[in-house]
Amino acid sequence: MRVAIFASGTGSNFEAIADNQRLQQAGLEIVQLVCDRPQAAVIEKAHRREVPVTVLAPRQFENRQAYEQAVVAQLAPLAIDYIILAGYMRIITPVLLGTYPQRIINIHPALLPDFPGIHGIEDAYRAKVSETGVTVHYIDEGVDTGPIIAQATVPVKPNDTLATLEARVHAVEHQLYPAVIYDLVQKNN
Ligand SMILES: Nc1nc2c(c(=O)[nH]1)N[C@@H](CN(C=O)c1ccc(C(=O)N[C@@H](CCC(=O)O)C(=O)O)cc1)CN2
Ligand SMILES: NCC(=O)N[C@@H]1O[C@H](COP(=O)([O-])[O-])[C@@H](O)[C@H]1O
Repeated sequence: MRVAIFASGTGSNFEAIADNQRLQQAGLEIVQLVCDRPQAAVIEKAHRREVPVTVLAPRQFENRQAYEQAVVAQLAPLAIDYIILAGYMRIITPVLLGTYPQRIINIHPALLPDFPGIHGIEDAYRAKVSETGVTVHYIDEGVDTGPIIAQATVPVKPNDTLATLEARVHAVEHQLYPAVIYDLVQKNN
């Protein structure tokens, strides 16, 4: 199964996917990293793993649609089966959704529909919930509203700091996302 991974930041989920031996043995091919931020740390992680990188800065385009048309043009010759969002911090428009219908997935660091948006862990922490979690879902035109594929819970401990909770959530992400992608590879092959 040929995938492009989209990321904007650190790239720990990219790493967890790219370094997963079970996924490699099952036939996952990461054929491109797409990044919207030229300075993102994920770019070096991709270079170290010899994953081809496309960096497109949205501000260089007239609008969202033109930006995504440029992304589609980059991916068109690659025969991509799925787009995997891994900390990609841009809203996906109907340009990509129409090109890859039901083929774009995302990981969110909360138990959707609770705590949507870009601060899911912090929002859960400040809400003082005893349990949060991680969600993998399909992308649709809404934000964090797409069909849920899988969820995993993460306990919030009384002595947690935001940093200790973030670390616990990320550790669960790095287990759940590869497991979900493994199931997609099995179905797709
Ligand atoms: N169509 C969809 N696109 C995306 C979804 C989705 O569910 N549907 N999930 C997001 C991930 N996400 C977290 O909830 C998210 C990411 C980014 C934004 C956002 O407002 N981004 C700004 C730009 C921010 C920046 O450049 O710093 C924007 O796009 O204008 C909201 C939610 C991924 N995409
Ligand atoms: N709403 C989407 C969202 O908040 N995504 C989150 O961004 C982080 C990216 O980390 P990474 O760059 O280390 O993979 C991850 O925690 C992911 O769940």
